[in-house]
Amino acid sequence: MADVDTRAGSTLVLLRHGESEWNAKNLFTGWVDVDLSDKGREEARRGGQLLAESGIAPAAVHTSVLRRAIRTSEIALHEAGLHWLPVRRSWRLNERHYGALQGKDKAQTLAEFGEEQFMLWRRSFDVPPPPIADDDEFSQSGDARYAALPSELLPRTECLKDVVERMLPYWYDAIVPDLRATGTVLVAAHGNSLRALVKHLDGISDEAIAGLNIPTGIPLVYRLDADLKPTTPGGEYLDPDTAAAAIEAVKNQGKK
Ligand SMILES: O=C(O)[C@@H](CO)OP(=O)(O)O
Repeated sequence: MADVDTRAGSTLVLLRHGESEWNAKNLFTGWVDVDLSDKGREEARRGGQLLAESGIAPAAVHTSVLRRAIRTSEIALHEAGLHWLPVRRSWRLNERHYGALQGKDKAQTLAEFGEEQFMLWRRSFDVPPPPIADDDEFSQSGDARYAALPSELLPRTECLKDVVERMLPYWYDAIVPDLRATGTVLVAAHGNSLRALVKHLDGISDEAIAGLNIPTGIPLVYRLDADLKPTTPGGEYLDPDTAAAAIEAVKNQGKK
C-alpha cells in the first residue's frame, strides 16, 4: 500500500442504502433484514455513478450486516468499477433497532399515538421505543449473525443515543485506522446509524440532531482534517438538489 500522509487529512464517503422494500411500504424497519426495492437498486447504481463522476475513489469499505446496505455498496461499487475493494462489516453500523415498532406501519403508528409520541420515537435523542419481545416475528433473537454477541450487547430496542454508543467503538477502531492508512473510505449504512456518525463528526447537539435527515442512495462526502474534523461542516452531497428533495421526504414519512 502506498504511504499516505495522514497529516494531510482524509475523505469519508457516507452512503445510506437505496430505498428498501419496507421504506417503500412505509414500515418501521430497524434490524429487520429487508432487501432493496427496484427503485433502491436504481438509487444505488446512481450513487455509484456519482462517485465515479466525482473522481473520489475509496480504498476501503465498511458496511452494516444488513442486506440493504450490503447490496447498495455492491451495486454502487460495481458501477464505479471498485467492486474489488476490501470490505468489512459490523453490526455496529446497523440501523437503529426500532424495538416493538419493527414491522409497524408509520402512518398507522402516527394516527394511533399522535404526532408528539411518533416523533419522540422517530427522532428524539434518548427515548427508545418499547422493546421487542423475543418471540415477535420481527425479533432478531436467534439470528445466526448475532450469535457471537453477548446477550447484553444485543439490543431489543434503541434510541439514537444507544446507536452513538455502540457505533463509536467501530468508528475509532476500524474506520479511523482505514482513513489514516488509505486516505479515502466508504461507509454504507443506514439513516439512523449515519445520523449518529454525522452527529459525532459535526458535533451536533442532542436537540439539533432531531432535525437532521439523510436521504437514500446519495453519497455524502466529508473532507476531514488531520484531527478528523470536517473541513466543511455537514459535508457535501454529490447531488445536492436531489438530496434536498429527498431529505424533505424522509422528514415527512408517516404523514401521508
Ligand atoms: O424504519 C427505519 O428503520 C428508519 C429508516 O428507514 O426509519 P426512520 O427514518 O423513521 O427512523
